[in-house]
Amino acid sequence: MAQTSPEQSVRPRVAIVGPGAIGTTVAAALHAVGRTPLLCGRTARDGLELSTADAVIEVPGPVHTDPADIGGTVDLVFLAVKATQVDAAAPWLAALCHSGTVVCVLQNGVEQLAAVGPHAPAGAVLPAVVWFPAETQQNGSVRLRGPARLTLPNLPAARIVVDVLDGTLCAVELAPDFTSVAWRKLLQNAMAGLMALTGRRAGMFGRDDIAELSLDYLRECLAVARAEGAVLGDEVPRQILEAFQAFPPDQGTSILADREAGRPLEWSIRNDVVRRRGRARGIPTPISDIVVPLLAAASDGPG
Ligand SMILES: NC(=O)C1=CN([C@@H]2O[C@H](COP(=O)(O)OP(=O)(O)OC[C@H]3O[C@@H](n4cnc5c(N)ncnc54)[C@H](OP(=O)(O)O)[C@@H]3O)[C@@H](O)[C@H]2O)C=CC1
Ligand SMILES: CC(C)(CO)C(=O)C(=O)O
Repeated sequence: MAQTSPEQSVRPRVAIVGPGAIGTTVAAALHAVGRTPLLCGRTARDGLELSTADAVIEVPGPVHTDPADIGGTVDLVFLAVKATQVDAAAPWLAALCHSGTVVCVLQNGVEQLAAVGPHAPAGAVLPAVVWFPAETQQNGSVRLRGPARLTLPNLPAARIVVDVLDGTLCAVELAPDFTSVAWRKLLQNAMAGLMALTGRRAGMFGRDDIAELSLDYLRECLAVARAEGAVLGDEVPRQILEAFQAFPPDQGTSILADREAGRPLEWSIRNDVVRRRGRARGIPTPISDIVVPLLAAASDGPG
């Protein structure tokens, strides 16, 4: 009879739901150390491919497309569909979760608990801040354009994520003040929305007029973030702008990739959230009041 090592017998079962740019990165990180996850997607594929600066990692499939086919629950789900795709992906969570499953949400925004919570076991949803840029290429391969890194709230549910990603190319940090970290990342994403409006990559932040607009927009977002409890200094807007100015000029952002592909945009969770929360707190958001309808119309039409 085959012997099972102690590590194998306790190894958590892991699934990736949404094997796109971010899902492929995490799947490849796991596969590279022998922890190949179950792949659950919308488009059937034989496998996934990630290119890093040092290596090409091929993750064997299949990418399952029917929740009825997976034959059992898992202990950890990485949910990496777009925020606009959560409801459509809910049948995966119903099929994959047992009462103790942790659902780690690899999405931008600050509203993951409200969006995913209704589809997951009570207390299971763990938001993550995803710091790395990953871009899907024409041939379906994903290009990782920076060090893979996640920040999670310092909660007991985060332990399984830390353990599963330990020793992989994807670093995990735990934040005692996750609210501040999540809002800081949201400020980046709000500003990156300007790229979807212009159809330009990071090089556009080298223009003086765009830099000035970006700083004004970031300061508006910062006021709302602080009202929501984020502890962020006055230096943050300039730091974010300078980080984008230091990116390779051809570096994109996931909302620009969606715009270029004619897909719905995550305008609600990345930009409108500032306007909504600002209104609720009586904070003026004049730049959001212009940016948001433009993004919404670019995303959803009509016309
Ligand atoms: N890309 C990046 O650099 C970064 C992205 N993020 C955030 O991460 C999240 C994921 O983004 P990203 O990886 O870029 O998105 P992608 O569009 O690349 O990936 C989404 C994946 O989900 C799949 N999918 C869609 N609907 C379903 C469904 N019903 N069931 C299962 N799978 C489904 C898509 O399939 P199909 O192939 O059929 O479209 C695709 O494989 C977003 O919130 C984004 O804002 C955060 C930081 C950086
Ligand atoms: C990579 C980064 C930080 C750029 O805004 C991002 O979050 C995204 O592309 O969605």
